[in-house]
Amino acid sequence: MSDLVNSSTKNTLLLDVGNSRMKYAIKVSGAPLLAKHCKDIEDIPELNNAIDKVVLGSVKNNELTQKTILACQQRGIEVVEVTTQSSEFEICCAYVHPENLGVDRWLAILAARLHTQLPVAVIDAGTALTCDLVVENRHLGGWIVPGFSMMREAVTSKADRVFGDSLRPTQLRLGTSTQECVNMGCLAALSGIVNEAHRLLSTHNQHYCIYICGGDSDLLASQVDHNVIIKPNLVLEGLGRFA
Ligand SMILES: Nc1ncnc2c1ncn2[C@@H]1O[C@H](COP(=O)(O)OP(=O)(O)OP(=O)(O)O)[C@@H](O)[C@H]1O
Ligand SMILES: CC(C)(CO)[C@@H](O)C(=O)NCCC(=O)O
Ligand SMILES: [K+]
Repeated sequence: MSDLVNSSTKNTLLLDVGNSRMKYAIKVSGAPLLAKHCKDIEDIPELNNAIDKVVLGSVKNNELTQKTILACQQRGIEVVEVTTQSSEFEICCAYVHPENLGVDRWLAILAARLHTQLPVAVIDAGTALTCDLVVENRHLGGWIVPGFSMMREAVTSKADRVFGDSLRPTQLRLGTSTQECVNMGCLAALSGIVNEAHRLLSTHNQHYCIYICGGDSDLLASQVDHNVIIKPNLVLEGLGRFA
C-alpha cells in the first residue's frame, strides 16, 4: 500500500474489472494513481482494512460482476457501479444504445477529457483493442478489434501451418519466419488502427492527441510521437471522477 494511504481514515478503491484481469488503485487526492493487478477481488488485501468505498466498472458478465460487488458489501463497503450513460460530464455517447458501449471505453473517454480539450482518440489495448474518437465533447464512435494475444491466437489456431511463439515485438519490421510474421503482422494490424486514428483526427484539427492505455500499450510504444501519449491508467482515472 502506498505511504500516502491513510489506514485510520477510510479510502476509496477504484476497480476496473477487465476481461483478463482486474486493475485497482486507491484514490489519494492530488497524487497519481498507483495501479495494481489481480485475478480476483479476494486477492486485494486492502479490501480488509483501509477501504470504505469501492467505485467499479466491469465488462465481465453479470455473474462475475455481482460476485465482486457482493464480496465488497459483505465487508460493509459501499459500492458504486459505474455504467455507460448517454451523457456524463457534458460528454455525449455516440451509441444509439449507450448501455452497450463497454464501460471501460466510456471511462477512458471521460478520463481523456481531464487531460485535453483537443480532438482525441482513446485507444485501449487490452484483451480486445478499442479506439474511440472524441471531438468537442462528442464521442463520434469507435472501433473494436481483437487485441494482440487474441489475434495471434486466432491465426495460429485456425490455420494449420501457422504457428506462433510467446514473444512480444518491440519494433515493427518484416518477419522472416512464421512466428515473426505472425507477431509483426498482428503488430502491423494494431498500428494500422493508430494510423487511421491519426488520419481521421487530422481531418478535424491540425492539433489533436492520441492516448493509449491497457495491458498491451507497451507494444504500441514504437508508435509514440508528439501526438501519441501512453496514459496507462485512463480507465481507473475515469472511475476517479465518480469517487
Ligand atoms: N501479467 C499480465 N496478465 C495478463 N495480461 C497481461 C499481463 N501483462 C501484459 N498483459 C497483456 O495485457 C493484455 C490485457 O490487457 P488489460 O489488462 O488491459 O486487459 P483487460 O482489461 O483484461 O481486457 P480489456 O481491457 O479488453 O477488458 C493481454 O492481452 C496481455 O497481452
Ligand atoms: C470491447 C471490450 C471487450 C474492450 O474491453 C469492452 O469494452 C466490451 O465488452 N464492450 C462491449 C461492446 C461495445 O463496447 O460495444
Ligand atoms: K474487456
